[in-house]
Amino acid sequence: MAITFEEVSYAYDDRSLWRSGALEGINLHIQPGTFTGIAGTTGSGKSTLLQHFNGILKPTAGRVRVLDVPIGAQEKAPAMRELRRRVGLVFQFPEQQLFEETVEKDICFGPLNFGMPLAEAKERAKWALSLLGLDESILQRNPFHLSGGQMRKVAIASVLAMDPEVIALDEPTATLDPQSRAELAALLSKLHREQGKTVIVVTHRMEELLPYVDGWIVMKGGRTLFQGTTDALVREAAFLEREGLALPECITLWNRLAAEYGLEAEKPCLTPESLAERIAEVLSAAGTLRGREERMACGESC
Ligand SMILES: Nc1ncnc2c1ncn2[C@@H]1O[C@H](COP(=O)(O)OP(=O)(O)OP(=O)(O)O)[C@@H](O)[C@H]1O
Repeated sequence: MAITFEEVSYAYDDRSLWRSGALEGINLHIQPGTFTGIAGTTGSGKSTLLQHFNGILKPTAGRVRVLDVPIGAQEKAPAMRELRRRVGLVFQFPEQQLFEETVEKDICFGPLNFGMPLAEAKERAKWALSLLGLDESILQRNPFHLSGGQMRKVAIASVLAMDPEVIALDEPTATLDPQSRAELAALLSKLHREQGKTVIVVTHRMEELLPYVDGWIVMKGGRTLFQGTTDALVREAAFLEREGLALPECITLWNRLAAEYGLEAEKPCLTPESLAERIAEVLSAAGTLRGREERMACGESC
C-alpha cells in the first residue's frame, strides 16, 4: 500500500503564464511505514507534490496511486472521501485548515465527519492536544485568537485526531519555537516507529529531520532532483549543493571529516552531538598517532 507516482505532471490553470507546470515527469515510490523528508528550493513544487497525496490536487498527466487508490479526474467522491480519512494533510498555513469558532470544534470536525460519536470525538481532541503538548484549557478558545505556534499545533492536532495511516505535513515547524520544533520532530518519529505511520514532511529545515527520516525527495523546478536514503543524500551532497540546495552543516562537516580521515565507509554522524563526539575521537586518535610517530622519529635520531 505504497504511494507511487508515474510520469506525473501538474499545471495550475494560470493562463497568464506562458508555462505553468508546477510538476513535470515525477516518478517516485514511498514505502508504507517510512518517514520521508521533502526538501528543495522555494517554488520547486514541494507543496504541489504533497497535495497529490490525498487527492486535493489531481495530476494533469500521469498516474498517482495512494494506498492502492488511484487518484485521477474520474475518481468518485466516496473513494476520495475515504482516502482523506486515511491520509491526513497538514497545510503550510494553519489558517487554511481551521475554520470553526472553537479549538474543540475544529479538532472534532474530522472525526465527527467520519461518523465518530461526539463523546469519543471530544476525547480524541483532548488526546491529540496532549500529543502536541497543549493544555485542554484552550479547547474552548477561538483558534484565530491563539499565537501562530499554538494555531499550527491545533492544525496538526486536528489531523492527528483522525488517526490517519499517512501523515503528510507542509513545513509544520514554521513559526514554532526551537523546543516545540524539536518536540514535533520527535513526536512524528515516535508515530512512525511505534505506530507504523507513514510520515511525509516538507521542510526547509532539513537538520531537524536528519536523525529521524528514512529517505529524502529533493525537488527542483518541478522535478525530482534526488530520491534516496539519508546516507545516499550525504554521498550526493556536492551534486545537490551545486544544484542550489542548502544542506545542513552536519552533512558538510561530516563529509569534510570523512574525506580528511578516510571515514567514507562509516555511517555518517547526523546530529551536532554525535558529530562532535566523533570529531573528538578522530582528533584524539590522530594526536596519539602523531605523538607516537614523533617519539619514534625522535628515537631514531636522538
Ligand atoms: N494556486 C496556484 N496557482 C498558480 N500557480 C501556483 C499555485 N500554487 C503554486 N503555484 C506555482 O507552482 C510552483 C510550485 O509551487 P509550490 O508552492 O508547490 O512550491 P514549493 O516548493 O512548495 O515552494 P515554497 O518552498 O515556497 O513553499 C511555483 O512556481 C508556484 O508559483
